[in-house]
Amino acid sequence: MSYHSELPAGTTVTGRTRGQQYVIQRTLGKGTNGIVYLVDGPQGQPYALKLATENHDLQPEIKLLVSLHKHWKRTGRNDSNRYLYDADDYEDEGRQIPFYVMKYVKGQPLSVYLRSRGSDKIGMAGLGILEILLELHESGWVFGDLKAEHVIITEEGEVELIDYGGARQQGKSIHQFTEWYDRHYWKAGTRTGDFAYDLFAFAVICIKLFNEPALHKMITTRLPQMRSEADLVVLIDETPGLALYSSWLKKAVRGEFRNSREAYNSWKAISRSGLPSSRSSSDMMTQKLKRAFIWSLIALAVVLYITIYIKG
Ligand SMILES: Nc1ncnc2c1ncn2[C@@H]1O[C@H](COP(=O)(O)OP(=O)(O)OP(=O)(O)O)[C@@H](O)[C@H]1O
Repeated sequence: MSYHSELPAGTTVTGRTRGQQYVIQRTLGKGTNGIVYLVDGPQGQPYALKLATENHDLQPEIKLLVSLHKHWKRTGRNDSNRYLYDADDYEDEGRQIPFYVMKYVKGQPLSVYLRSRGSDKIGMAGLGILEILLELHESGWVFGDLKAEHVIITEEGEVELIDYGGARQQGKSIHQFTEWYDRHYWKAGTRTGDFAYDLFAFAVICIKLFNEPALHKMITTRLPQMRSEADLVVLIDETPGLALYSSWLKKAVRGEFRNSREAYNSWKAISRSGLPSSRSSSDMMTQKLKRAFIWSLIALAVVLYITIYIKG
């Protein structure tokens, strides 16, 4: 087998050190450093297995997933296998090819889901994404390579992220990113991993889902040195489908949230009430002022009436 060619269905991948066996069902997709297969695990359960391709080192990704897995286990989570179930080498024609095995996420990419179920489902989907991010951030991690293609909606309607290979501990430099979603690319901040890095990428996901042509045009026509977060703010304002979340999205691209919990709660409030957070409070203020104005007019009318007709 050439390192580049896909393994055919039915191939058994046996781990050199641990001896676990996985039978390949089909290819799920190709990434920059490996091919991801749907496999049957030791007890016949489905898993996703990523096998390195030639000249690509999967070890840093595996190392990272091992530490994320350990961290998750220490915190007593029973779904720590979602990142990593096994990691080993596959021996083929005298070569040792690294692979790792993770939870198989079955479902639709977010873009397909919104097309079929309606764009207003972004409220629910966004909340699911922000909940996963909140959990990661509160345990000191950053997802890193957050993009639309990494968001899957399962058949049960749950949100899952795939490709934790870009995750970093907070404060470490992001090493795997996709330009459009990268804060530094937009000159909106550094590439140092913090919660705001992921929130920025989430905002770009929303813009891309609702106005990809305009985002694409902005990227291809703007000189790199002229690029800025203000461009994204313009796109948010120009996209009617994002009106409800516009104030939230602007805060995310400007890095104005104090933490992920604030961002999560704010998104939740908007999606549940159907009112933009800033507008709902300013609307309430306007209503109160209107009411106060009307009552003072009535009071004035009463005073004038008494003065002119009763006393006079
Ligand atoms: N756990 C999983 N469950 C189901 N499908 C998966 C899973 N992980 C990856 N895939 C599929 O395999 C494809 C390749 O995944 P991979 O993470 O290697 O690369 P990528 O994120 O698409 O690209 P890159 O590595 O360049 O960022 C994904 O686009 C997805 O379709």
